[in-house]
Amino acid sequence: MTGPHTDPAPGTGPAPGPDGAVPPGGEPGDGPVFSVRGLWKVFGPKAARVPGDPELAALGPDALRERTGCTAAVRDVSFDVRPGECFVVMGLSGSGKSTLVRCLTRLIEPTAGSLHMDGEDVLGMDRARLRELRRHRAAMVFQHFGLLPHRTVLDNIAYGLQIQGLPRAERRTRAAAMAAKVGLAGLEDRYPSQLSGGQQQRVGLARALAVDPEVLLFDEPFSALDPLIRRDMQEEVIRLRREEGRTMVFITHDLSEALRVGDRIALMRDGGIVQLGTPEEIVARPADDYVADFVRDVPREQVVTVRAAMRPATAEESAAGAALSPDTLVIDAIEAVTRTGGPVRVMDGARCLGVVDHAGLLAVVAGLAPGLAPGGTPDGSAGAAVAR
Ligand SMILES: Nc1ncnc2c1ncn2[C@@H]1O[C@H](COP(=O)(O)OP(=O)(O)OP(=O)(O)O)[C@@H](O)[C@H]1O
Repeated sequence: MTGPHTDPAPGTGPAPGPDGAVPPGGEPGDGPVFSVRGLWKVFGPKAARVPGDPELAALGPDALRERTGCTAAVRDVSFDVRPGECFVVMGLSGSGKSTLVRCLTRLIEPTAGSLHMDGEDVLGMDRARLRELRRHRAAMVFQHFGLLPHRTVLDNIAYGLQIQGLPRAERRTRAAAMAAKVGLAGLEDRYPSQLSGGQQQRVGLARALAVDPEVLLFDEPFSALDPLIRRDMQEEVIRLRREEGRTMVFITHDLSEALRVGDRIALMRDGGIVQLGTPEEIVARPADDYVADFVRDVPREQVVTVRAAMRPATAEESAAGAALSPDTLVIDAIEAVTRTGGPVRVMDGARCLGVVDHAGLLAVVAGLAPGLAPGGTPDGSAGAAVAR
């Protein structure tokens, strides 16, 4: 099942992304970094029969376990990870996040479906090519850091480079640069046990970055950290993505973390993706009651833009007055509207899209704006997308 919340329909090769054709074998950077179609991972006896049997594939988790003894950890999932984005995989414990992300580099072998990286068929790779992918192209940052206790910070960071076979002097130079980049300068000669949790995770991050991978895969990297340090590390990730444009896949069960670091979020439940969208889309237009419940307590004004709050402008209103860009968050628009005392225009270049006023902004805060009902849209029509 590929619902409207997922990327375009599965095909035999990587399907075109939303922004155009993506031929298999295309140059890196042309299309999606990862292209996943109809992916399944079933654990249990004779797992392979489940995806191919419509009757079994349609069963819910409990019924499937009773009938077959199997668990569908990943269930017919399709999406693209676009170059330079932070793609968040979010869901409650057991929803399939880790299994899905491990399937991307075949640390876990998918049961069915197709998987391409830069147009190359990952499921068709031999062992040498897979090793190359894991060492050079996709680096993982783990929750429990995975540091080597008897190696110094510098040697831990350099570890991946050593595996790659880089000469010692070069890898130490590169490792020192990475240490500085993630705020570890001066701590290079310490051992992991002499570092705080946050510092240890910085080592994990530097080690992943040192191999200069095309994509970083984060498996709940910050969930063991206390809230302040965690926030620091989230800022670090946001900064790295902004400054380096590095593609990231980021697993978390924490909604506020997902909203903060994610360009797009895939929300998982029982192995499937229930909604895939920008933070604003997920908060402003949850696909169903499950998602609505998930995002119920999110301060909407910090995620939703004025597009969800505006109303049509009268001729007089659209002609002149203060203006905001359509990407302005409601929380910032509240300030602007309070300052001007009246409606403020939402301008896309020279075009007036509408106006926001007190009533529209308050409706977003209260969760009453038309765009905030499950499946609703700002203009009340079905299916319009919120740009970001
Ligand atoms: N090796 C395995 N054998 C059998 N079932 C498994 C195996 N690994 C995972 N599962 C099951 O697959 C489902 C998804 O697990 P997964 O670890 O991917 O979830 P998760 O969302 O990452 O959870 P968490 O946030 O707790 O790490 C769960 O029901 C889990 O029990």
